[in-house]
Amino acid sequence: MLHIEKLSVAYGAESVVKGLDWSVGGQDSLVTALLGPSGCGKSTLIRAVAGLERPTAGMIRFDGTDLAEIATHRRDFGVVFQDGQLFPGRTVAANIGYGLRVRGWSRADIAARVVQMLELVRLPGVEKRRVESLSGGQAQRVALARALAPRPRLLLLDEPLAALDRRLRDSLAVEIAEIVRAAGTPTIVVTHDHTEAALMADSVAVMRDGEIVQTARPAALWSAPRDEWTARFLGCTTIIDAHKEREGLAVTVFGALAVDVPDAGARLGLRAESVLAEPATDPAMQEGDESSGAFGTAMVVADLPGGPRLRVATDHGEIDAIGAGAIAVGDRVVVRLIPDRVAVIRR
Ligand SMILES: Nc1ncnc2c1ncn2[C@@H]1O[C@H](COP(=O)(O)OP(=O)(O)OP(=O)(O)O)[C@@H](O)[C@H]1O
Repeated sequence: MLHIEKLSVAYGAESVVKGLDWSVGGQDSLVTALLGPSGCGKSTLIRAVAGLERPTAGMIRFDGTDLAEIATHRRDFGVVFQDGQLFPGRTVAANIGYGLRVRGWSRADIAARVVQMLELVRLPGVEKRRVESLSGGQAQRVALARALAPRPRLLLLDEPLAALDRRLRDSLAVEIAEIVRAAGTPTIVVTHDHTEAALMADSVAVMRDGEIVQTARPAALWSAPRDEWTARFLGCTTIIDAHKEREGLAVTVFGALAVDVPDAGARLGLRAESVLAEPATDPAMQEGDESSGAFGTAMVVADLPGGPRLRVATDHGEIDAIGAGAIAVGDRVVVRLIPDRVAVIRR
């Protein structure tokens, strides 16, 4: 278990990590994603955990031991950076075996471990390849094998997929999560990509401006972000008020919906996926009766692979929605909120 208390890290006079508290690696959470916008201090935090940056204040403990005086290589943490940082001019086997040689493993044990690691990362048989001849995805798997070979107590992955193209990223994200689960190694993966976080992690920590603002399982995070900033960072483009009508029913300017909000009400964060727009031909809903939705006009219709995506102008502002049925720009539509896809921000 990694426990961080009141941690600050500065470059010169400027603190980048600012009195941060964080606990990682409970029983039911092997992979934790560290998610935050560019420049919020994710890499700096990871580097401090790895021992590559010296904190200006606070404490980092692992399994109860204060790491302050423990040098990087004695922490037994594996680290993989964005570009893998394999040793050039050497073979795959030499790269994976490096950490084992410095730990004094025998040649035979190293060779066996290299074979085992290449099987784990699904690249069997490439021991003798020069690392320059590997594709980007293969190189990142070798970097992962190298980090896992000495059986680290904690694996730190800093944007390991950022240099790869989108299609490879999603498949490798799932694979890396499977690999570290198979190895049983507690892992922190830094990303600024929500999909990657959801594909890989059991829990997600959101970082903002040098602090952790919320840690939760992905589904809980999307459905109950802590505040408006977090909701917007997680993709909500519209935030509206919701009043409690009764237990399990809330009322908004876009109609009533089956969502539980506190007596004092809540704010709802809406993504396009939270709102359904249909042609305004529904006989059950007349203009003026807006209890179950709101009328609007389609301003933008984009045919995405997963279906139409709309921007709709309503009396309550513009709102993003997914479209059902044939809708063209200028058409009158009814928008309705999808209860299990809205984010509830408690006050
Ligand atoms: N070695 C350094 N010296 C001075 N400033 C630095 C150094 N490394 C990072 N910074 C600054 O610290 C801030 C946080 O950087 P950091 O790389 O930790 O953020 P990040 O959240 O990982 O960003 P990204 O997602 O863009 O990689 C940035 O403003 C950055 O410019």
